[in-house]
Amino acid sequence: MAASASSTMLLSSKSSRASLPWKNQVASTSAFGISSVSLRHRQCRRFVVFSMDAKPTVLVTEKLGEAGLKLLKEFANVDCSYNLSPEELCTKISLCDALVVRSGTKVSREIFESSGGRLKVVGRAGVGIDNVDLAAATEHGCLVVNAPTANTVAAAEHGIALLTSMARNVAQADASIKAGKWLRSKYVGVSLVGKTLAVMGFGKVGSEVARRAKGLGMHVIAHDPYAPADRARAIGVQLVSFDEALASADFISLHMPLTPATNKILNDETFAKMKKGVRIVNVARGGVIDEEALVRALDAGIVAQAALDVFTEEPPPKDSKLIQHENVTATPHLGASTTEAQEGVAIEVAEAVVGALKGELSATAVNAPMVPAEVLSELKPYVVLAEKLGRLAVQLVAGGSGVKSVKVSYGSARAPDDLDTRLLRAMITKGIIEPISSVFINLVNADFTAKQRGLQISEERILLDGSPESPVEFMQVQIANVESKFASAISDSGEIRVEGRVKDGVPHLTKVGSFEVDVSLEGSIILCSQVDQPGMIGKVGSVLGEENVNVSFMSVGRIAPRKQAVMAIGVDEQPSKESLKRIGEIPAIQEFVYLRL
Ligand SMILES: NC(=O)c1ccc[n+]([C@@H]2O[C@H](COP(=O)([O-])OP(=O)(O)OC[C@H]3O[C@@H](n4cnc5c(N)ncnc54)[C@H](O)[C@@H]3O)[C@@H](O)[C@H]2O)c1
Ligand SMILES: O=C(O)[C@H](O)COP(=O)(O)O
Repeated sequence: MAASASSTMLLSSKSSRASLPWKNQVASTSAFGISSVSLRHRQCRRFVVFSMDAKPTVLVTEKLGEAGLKLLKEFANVDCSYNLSPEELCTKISLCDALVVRSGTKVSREIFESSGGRLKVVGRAGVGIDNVDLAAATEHGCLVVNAPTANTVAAAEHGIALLTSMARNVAQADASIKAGKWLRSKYVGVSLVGKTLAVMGFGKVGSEVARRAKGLGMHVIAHDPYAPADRARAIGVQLVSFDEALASADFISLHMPLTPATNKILNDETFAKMKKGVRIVNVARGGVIDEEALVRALDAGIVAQAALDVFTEEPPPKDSKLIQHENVTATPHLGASTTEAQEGVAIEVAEAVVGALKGELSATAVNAPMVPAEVLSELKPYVVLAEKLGRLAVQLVAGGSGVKSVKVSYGSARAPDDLDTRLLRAMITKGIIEPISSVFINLVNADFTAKQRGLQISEERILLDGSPESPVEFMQVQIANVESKFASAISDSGEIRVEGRVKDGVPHLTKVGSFEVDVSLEGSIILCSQVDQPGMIGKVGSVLGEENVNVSFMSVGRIAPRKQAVMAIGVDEQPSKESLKRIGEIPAIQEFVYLRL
């Protein structure tokens, strides 16, 4: 069922950016199983295929810049519904192909479950994806894309704004003057020049903050276990250990993501390691600070001041001791809120969402491999070959065998680190699993689904001599420990084996078991095994001809003249059961199998 349904898919006729130009191939699939003109939704083994002019639906749950909305509207029906309750969102989501959010929408597991498989892309108009349940997204084959670069400068500028305004009590002094007071001695500040700033998390925002702080004459150190030292050196920043950063900083600015490792990384214990009178800026995520411990540290004078843009709970409770603390400056998660950044993230996320809906791979995918456009373009026919080999191999397995172990071999003259096989492996997995289950497989959930089904896919590189011009000379899919409904597909070493190559851009089946054949992987294939003798091609051909089934390719592979042979016949139309039965009844034919691509 899955095989035939996928062959009804039409592919994108447009390609842009990181587009996979795998267009106009009716019997093929896009990386995300969806296209600009035809979307397939799998729900309990049912498919809805939109008509040519049907548009996908994109739900936007938080304010998005106009330019991004415009891009979305050119391609999709856009439903801007703000302030939805979780229940309302769960109800709406089953009618949506994509969801665009900022940090204010919790994209929980329930949302993916409620979508019934229709939701294919979540676009986060910003960096942090801690409000999206990534594991649930991946399990449901839903791509998550973000806008990782467009608000970097805005966040860094806000960090610097908080740093400088905190040091000079700008917010407190402003409030007091508006209250009719003139408190010049109360609001004496501290200078920044010559002070040590520890940037915790030396990524995009952290390094921009560091650059700016150096311009203010600060001595900048950074802690980031994953940042390359040469990048830090290039900005004139020294990478130090976590404890060293805490011990030597006059100011600490937080710029790491919220992860299990960074959750409450600033707590009673770590505050105790800081210089007395340290000042803290947080434009990362509220959860990286234990907020109750921060209140204690402020009360104890360990932390002289804190400037916070983000909170564990947003919005924070009105009576929050932290927000009300006189030494705290707070802003309502405004780091990314500049006109420029909002237009930027809106465009960045809209392009990624539209691209993904068209079946393109995204350069900002969070839960799928990011494959550069040139690589995608080169791999295009191999991706098709990979899926078809997987599809053929699994159809050769005899019922009840249970596929558990698949080995994929890539024969290539390319250096091992010059061939990215993640996409090929995902498509082989798709080819193997889809014909035998109701699961919709794409690049996002291929590895997860294989693991969940106990399907072990191992890969092997066979280094070939010769020109590394094409990425893969041949690809082999072997399924071990199973019986085959077509015994000739079993190789000398006992596995079902199919091998293919790309010839002039077209995927070909070139080996079945130990038999060399050559048939283009289009339409469907009939494999017959017989004793090599004259007239066999004619006999099968005439059965098919009588039914007006067009033969696209025919090829015979044999071990030796007049010995065992395998005939591979490509057909454009599906032969009737009656014709297949007649082929099976041709006396010399020992076994045959009809395989859908
Ligand atoms: N307030 C806002 O509106 C706003 C705007 C943009 C970004 N942010 C937040 O700022 C943070 C940084 O964003 P970015 O774009 O720079 O991300 P990024 O991925 O470029 O940088 C994050 C850095 O943190 C480092 N890191 C990870 N674990 C760490 C740890 N345990 N200790 C120290 N460093 C660690 C990573 O190696 C990486 O270099 C994110 O939490 C993001 O959500 C907030
Ligand atoms: O992670 C981010 O990009 C920032 O926190 C911005 O979040 P926002 O889009 O909700 O302003």
